[in-house]
Amino acid sequence: MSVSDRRNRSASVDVLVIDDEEDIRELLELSLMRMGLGCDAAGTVAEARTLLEGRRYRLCLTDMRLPDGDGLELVEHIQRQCPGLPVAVITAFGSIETAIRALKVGAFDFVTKPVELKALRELVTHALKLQAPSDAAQGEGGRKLIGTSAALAQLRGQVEKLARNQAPVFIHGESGTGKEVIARLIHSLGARAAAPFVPVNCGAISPELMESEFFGHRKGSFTGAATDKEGLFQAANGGTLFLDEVGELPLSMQVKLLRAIQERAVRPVGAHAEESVDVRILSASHRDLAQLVNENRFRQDLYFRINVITLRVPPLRERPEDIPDLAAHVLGRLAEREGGAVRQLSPDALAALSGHSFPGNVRELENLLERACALCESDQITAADLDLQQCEGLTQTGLDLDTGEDDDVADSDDERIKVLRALDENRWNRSAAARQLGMTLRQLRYRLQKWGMD
Ligand SMILES: Nc1ncnc2c1ncn2[C@@H]1O[C@H](COP(=O)(O)OP(=O)(O)OP(=O)(O)O)[C@@H](O)[C@H]1O
Repeated sequence: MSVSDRRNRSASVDVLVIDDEEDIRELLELSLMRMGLGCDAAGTVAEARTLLEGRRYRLCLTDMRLPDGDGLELVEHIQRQCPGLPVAVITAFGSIETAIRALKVGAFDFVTKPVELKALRELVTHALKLQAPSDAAQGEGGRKLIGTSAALAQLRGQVEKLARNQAPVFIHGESGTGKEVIARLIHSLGARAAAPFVPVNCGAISPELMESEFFGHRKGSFTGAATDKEGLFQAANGGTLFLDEVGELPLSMQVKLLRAIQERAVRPVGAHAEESVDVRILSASHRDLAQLVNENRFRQDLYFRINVITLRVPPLRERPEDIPDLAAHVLGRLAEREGGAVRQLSPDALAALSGHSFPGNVRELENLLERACALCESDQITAADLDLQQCEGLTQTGLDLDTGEDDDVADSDDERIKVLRALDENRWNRSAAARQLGMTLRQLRYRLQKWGMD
């Protein structure tokens, strides 16, 4: 039976395939039909445009080099004319720069030639799971990223767009600004929503265990490896791996990570063979990765690979108009957790919050409100209950929140008090305390060791 006969028998036409080589076109069509999908095919940009006018597809798969234009042009055309239609590009083997350019202009994903059936299947499966943009807009993207500032509105739009493709995204912002919230949203609004979102704090894993944590290990591969264990990549298979504080990765691990991302495969410690993994990589840091690259502390090749798209999350002090909504959201959540009425902020409390610099950003706002709720006996929180002067004092005399472990940090009592207070407030959960202090777990551990408290 010819391809066109099979095509005519398909109940619906889901995919538009564009390639000027007839053999490749037919191969792709056959592979897609075996997945139960109907296809249209075009050999040029002009033919593709005509077909796109006449029908609504669920996925478009285009070669990069076409006789009358290129795949990038089609990606841009589709963004404008058929928003919501995922378009994936087929790139020549080894031309990763082209694939990255396509992702930057809005391609959903890419596959390399010769197209492997497995990679094609994964791509198609993810693409067909995407919601229509209007559904997505009313979903979590609209609900969970609280704030009415122009900056947040722009971020929300970017998140919704990025949820619809597979590009690696680097989220840059100070500690507590909501980088993980954003990563979770990109995942939960996208095609991988039903699969796991696996967050990992790269600064919190000890360097000796890193390879096993990321890639898993086989029983007996090292002392303490009592059973086979899957790694974070395998746990995130089909979903998203969120590399938080990615700037903390040691250089030796950066090489291995780059290889895993490039090959889409990992080799557990002690195993002979690689296992293929299908994972979207999102990453975040409060550090300037480009500067780390300049200082030879971060590999440039990994930087380009994970930083296809950068999202900047502004600190809360740059968007004080978000404070009332965020505060109301936090107070609502606290009331739900503790029971009782939702507490309100008095006008003087709101004014005090709007004038506060929030070095710990939204996390600091949450902690402030939680403390105020615990201390305040009425339904209204006043400026006095917030006790912001004390907080300002602490941040002025406290740590340089951005210091590395090698920095010459004043070993002052103030610093120790601040760390102890954070540990106490977080029930000695060191990760949570480190987050509150705006430092990495490694930096916190370093200080505790220095003070003989680890
Ligand atoms: N726009 C927002 N809407 C709702 N909650 C937010 C928002 N931004 C931050 N938060 C809340 O603030 C807290 C800190 O957010 P999150 O953990 O995402 O920050 P982060 O930038 O990843 O911090 P870190 O760099 O320390 O890991 C979380 O409890 C989160 O729910």
